[in-house]
Order: sequence, then C-alpha cells, then structure tokens
Amino acid sequence: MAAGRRLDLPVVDLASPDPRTAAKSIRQACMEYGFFYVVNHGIERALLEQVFANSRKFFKQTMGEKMALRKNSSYRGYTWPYSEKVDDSPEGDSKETFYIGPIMDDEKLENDINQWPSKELFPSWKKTMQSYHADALATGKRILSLIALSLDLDAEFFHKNGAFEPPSAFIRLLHYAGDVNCPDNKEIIGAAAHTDYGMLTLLATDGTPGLQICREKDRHPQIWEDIHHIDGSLIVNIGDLLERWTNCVFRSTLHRVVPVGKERYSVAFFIDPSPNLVVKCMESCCSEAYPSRFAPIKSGDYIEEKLSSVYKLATS
Ligand SMILES: O=C(O)CCC(=O)C(=O)O
Ligand SMILES: [Fe+2]
Repeated sequence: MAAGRRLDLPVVDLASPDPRTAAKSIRQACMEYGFFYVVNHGIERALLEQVFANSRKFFKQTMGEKMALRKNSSYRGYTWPYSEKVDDSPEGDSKETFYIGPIMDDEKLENDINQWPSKELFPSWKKTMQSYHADALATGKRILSLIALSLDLDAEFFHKNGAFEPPSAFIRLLHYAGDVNCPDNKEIIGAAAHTDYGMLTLLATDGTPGLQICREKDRHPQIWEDIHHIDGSLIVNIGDLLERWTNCVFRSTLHRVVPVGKERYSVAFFIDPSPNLVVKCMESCCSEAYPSRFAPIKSGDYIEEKLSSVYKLATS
C-alpha cells in the first residue's frame, strides 16, 4: 500500500505552565487535523511498558486460548482478525484486539462484564490494566479541560455537563500481524478508514509506523498522510460525538492503519460521553449563518449503533 505524506502535527505540552497557550494550540490542531500529540502527559513509561508486555503475551497465545475470551455482547474481550468490517473494507480488518471497559472494584465483581485472562497465566494483567485505565482517564480529563478552554468554555464544562457520570472509557489493545498481502494476493488492511465514535482517543504505539490520516474525506483521490512516532508522546484524536457537540468546529478525522511488513502493537483509550448524556451542538458553535448540523443524540445510542454495525457487517 502506498506510503502517505509525512505530517508534522502540533505537540501539546501538558506540563505547560500556561494552559491558555496549550488550549490555543489544541484549538488549531482540532480545527485543522483533529489529531495532535501530547507530551508530559503524566502516564509512567514503566506502566505503558507493562501494558504492552501483557498485550504481547496475550496475542501470542493460540487462537483457541484467545477465543476463550471472545468478545461478549457488551463488547468486552477478544476480537479476532477479520471480525471487524467498515463499509469500505470488503475483506475486513486484519487486526486482532482486546477490549476492557470501566473496571469495577473487587467487591462489586458480580456485576463485572469485563473478561479477564487467568490469574495464573497473567498475574499482573488486572492490576496493570486498572492502573492504566485510571491514569489514562485522568490524562484524558485534563485534555478535555483544555479543549473546553479552547472553545471559550469553563474548564469544567464536560464535568458539569455530566460527561463523566459515570465515565465511559475503554482500553483497546491492538495487534497487527504485519503481512502485506494474503496468499491470494489480495491487499491487506490493518484497520480500514474510519473515524472514532466518542469524545477523545488517546493512542500509544510501539513506534512501528502504519497510522495515516485523511483530512479531506470527500476529495478524490484521497490523500493519506503518515503520523510518525514521537518517543514518549501519546497521539490524541477527536471522535464523532465531540465533532457533533462542536457542530464540526472540531474534526473527527478519517484514519487507518496500513501494513508495513512488520508486526505492530498499539493501545487505544477511548473516552466516550456517559451513555445517557444527550449530545447537542454547543450554542457557542452555532449561529444563524452556521446553524446546528446535527439533531441531539444520546451518546450510548450513537456508540451502540456504530459498534453493532461494524460487527454485523463482518458476519453478514
Ligand atoms: O492502532 C492504531 O494505531 C489505531 C487504532 C484505531 O484507530 C482504533 O482502534 O480506532
Ligand atoms: Fe481509530
């Protein structure tokens, strides 16, 4: 698959003493690219390494072992290669993934809908994922405060609107095998062109290239630009519900992962608005000349429709 152009996205320093400057650079990034990097994000390198080590160990198991934790009806667990399809990928995505939703404290475990590998084989899995979930959520909330400032809103806008009550955030471990062509010479796609569904995605990768964005989805031919790796940074992107909330002032940008002939691991962290929250275009993003483009929608309904369609397409 053709290499994309190289793109230099804005880098936002979360330790910057001046939140207004950080907010300004986020605003420009979200309007122009829908993607940016964050550095000094507060997630320990050692914790991320542990997450990647657990992920590698999980995906190296046999298909039978992985399928024992296959995705349940609440979208928690293992999704196997070609089980996910978006409209323009007739073959499906070659990636395999593992979803972990909000993690319960041990005393509430009878209501836990997550799936957990055995403690004997994966002794540090749960503690690692629990720490990562908490730290990534805290980082995401800080970024969302800056996003609120960048929209000239109160820094607590998302909190006050109930976006985190309860928080709806998912870790998704991803593994791409790295083959470029399958035996019958069909082109393989790691993750076909898509946008993310929620508010914000934080993405950590092992440094292997492959992620590309397309800023003008309706232009033909589409132009794909490579997102390169910056050591120690996280890649952040806007999802559909934040695009709707901001009436398209901020962009939920099309992206994909192409195979580069090398195995690749990444960890996405999706922050969605709380399922019962109704997302309605912000008044500050609408005017007579620029009326609201979307009807209000319940966050959980939007996400459920998107998820059920990618897995339904794969089985039809
Ligand atoms: O693996 C990546 O780099 C991107 C994954 C992604 O776009 C997703 O899971 O939504
Ligand atoms: Fe994505």
